Amino acid sequence: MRFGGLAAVDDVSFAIGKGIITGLIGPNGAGKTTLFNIIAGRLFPTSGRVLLEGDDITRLPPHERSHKGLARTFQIPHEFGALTVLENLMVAGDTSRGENAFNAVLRRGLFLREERAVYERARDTLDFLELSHVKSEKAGNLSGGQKKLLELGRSLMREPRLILLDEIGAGINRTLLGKIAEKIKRLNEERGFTFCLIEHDLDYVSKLCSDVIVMAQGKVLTRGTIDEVRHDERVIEAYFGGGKYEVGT
Ligand SMILES: Nc1ncnc2c1ncn2[C@@H]1O[C@H](COP(=O)(O)OP(=O)(O)OP(=O)(O)O)[C@@H](O)[C@H]1O
Repeated sequence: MRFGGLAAVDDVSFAIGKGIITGLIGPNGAGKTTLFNIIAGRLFPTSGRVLLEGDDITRLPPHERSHKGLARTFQIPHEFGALTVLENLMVAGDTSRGENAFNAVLRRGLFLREERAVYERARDTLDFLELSHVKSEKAGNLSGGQKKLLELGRSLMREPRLILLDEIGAGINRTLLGKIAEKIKRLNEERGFTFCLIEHDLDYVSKLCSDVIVMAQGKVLTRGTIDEVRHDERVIEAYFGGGKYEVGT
């Protein structure tokens, strides 16, 4: 992916393992978010391909990728602030109307029979995420951490095949951070969801990820378990310019 003269993602090639949690780490400006944007369809790469279970999705717009089972969360949550928490999940779960789901839910009311299934899935998701007590709150009134949980919930509503989490733990307190980690782990272990997450907190990565990809200056530097990559000289060099540090300690 080139931006003018800058190769923001350069000759990167990897597969994300099905049914596991992969971490994507690297110093600021490494190209992680650009790569997520390419996978999710916000950016079309200058060259190269993106495959989802063998299907070439490189030129599909984001909503068509979402229909194919790709979900993503954003660093800054994208909830509909004026809708309730429950309505936010229902909009995310409405697969029939694509981008018009937002208007459709508002116009037609929430409790039509054909939306029963979406409603029940939304309720189950709220239970699982322990957000049921705020289901009728306007999403804009939630705390930062609750918004992150809602963002995770919205990504789950279409039973995705791959969920991209962009710094889901950033800017929230340790207690809620632990809770979100526990939910992600359970979704993976008990329900087989596949995740790829960008995260700066390497303790968080070590708790969640069995596979870690390290990027620096647009390239993949190395890949392995968190213990392997943490002690890799090239990774220490990329993070600290060769100082006597261990990454994440
Ligand atoms: N739309 C854009 N136009 C021009 N340059 C861009 C654009 N988006 C990203 N870049 C540049 O591409 C490089 C990679 O940025 P990117 O945001 O992908 O890194 P990152 O690893 O996600 O960093 P961080 O951890 O700080 O979020 C940076 O040099 C950035 O300035």
